[in-house]
Amino acid sequence: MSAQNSSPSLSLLNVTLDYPDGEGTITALDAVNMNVHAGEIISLIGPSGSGKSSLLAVAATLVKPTSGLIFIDGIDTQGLGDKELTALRRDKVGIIFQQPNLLASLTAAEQLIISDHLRGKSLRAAEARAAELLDVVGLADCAKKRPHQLSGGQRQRVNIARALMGDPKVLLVDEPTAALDHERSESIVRLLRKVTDEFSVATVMVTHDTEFVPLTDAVATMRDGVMTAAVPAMQ
Ligand SMILES: Nc1ncnc2c1ncn2[C@@H]1O[C@H](COP(=O)(O)OP(=O)(O)OP(=O)(O)O)[C@@H](O)[C@H]1O
Repeated sequence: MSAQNSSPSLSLLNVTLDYPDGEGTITALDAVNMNVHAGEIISLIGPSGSGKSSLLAVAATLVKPTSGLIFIDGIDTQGLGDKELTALRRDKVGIIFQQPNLLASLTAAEQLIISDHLRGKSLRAAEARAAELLDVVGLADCAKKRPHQLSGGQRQRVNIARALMGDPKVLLVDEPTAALDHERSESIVRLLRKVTDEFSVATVMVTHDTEFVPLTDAVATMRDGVMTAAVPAMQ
């Protein structure tokens, strides 16, 4: 089944986000519409201050939009309270920031296991899932290494594996290659492509590396809070 035949895993309908700014407001998102389907990865580009991070924040339900609707896996998030939103994020959304933010004292496997354990899964199930995901991201040999024993690219791979632990429907990725050299950047975007396909997740990746856009399905551009429709990336 092609991704577009299913209903979107992430949907933003007419989403506007205003921030207070002195006497007035700044419109960080201006009537943004976006649909991302399972197995689809969309690049989000645009100049600094154009609203990319704001879009990820509202899509992650970390920031409430001023108006408009956000659906995650078909669930209308508008009427949900804080507790329900926390549960929705935990169960449906994976977030990957530029900096991996790994815990210095934990091994790669433990970084993953602790996140699943916090979800109430059994230790044994968490260990099995962690081993599976470390293998998927090419780090089966590094399960016992701590962050300082890993390269920047390897740390970002742990970060990606950790975001997948809860089997999310939506993956929101903010500048995953900002701290990496060219070769490692490309391998990280290829990995995001792979896990998007393999786990049927709907992925939005903010990036300044337009070079890697062809590895994704479509590219949307932000400018002054306005999004151009996502157009297919050149293959
Ligand atoms: N918490 C906030 N309070 C007030 N204004 C904000 C806040 N966060 C963002 N803005 C403003 O909203 C607009 C969009 O910012 P945003 O960070 O979403 O852009 P961006 O495209 O992610 O930029 P960058 O590439 O530099 O991260 C900017 O004008 C910014 O100054």
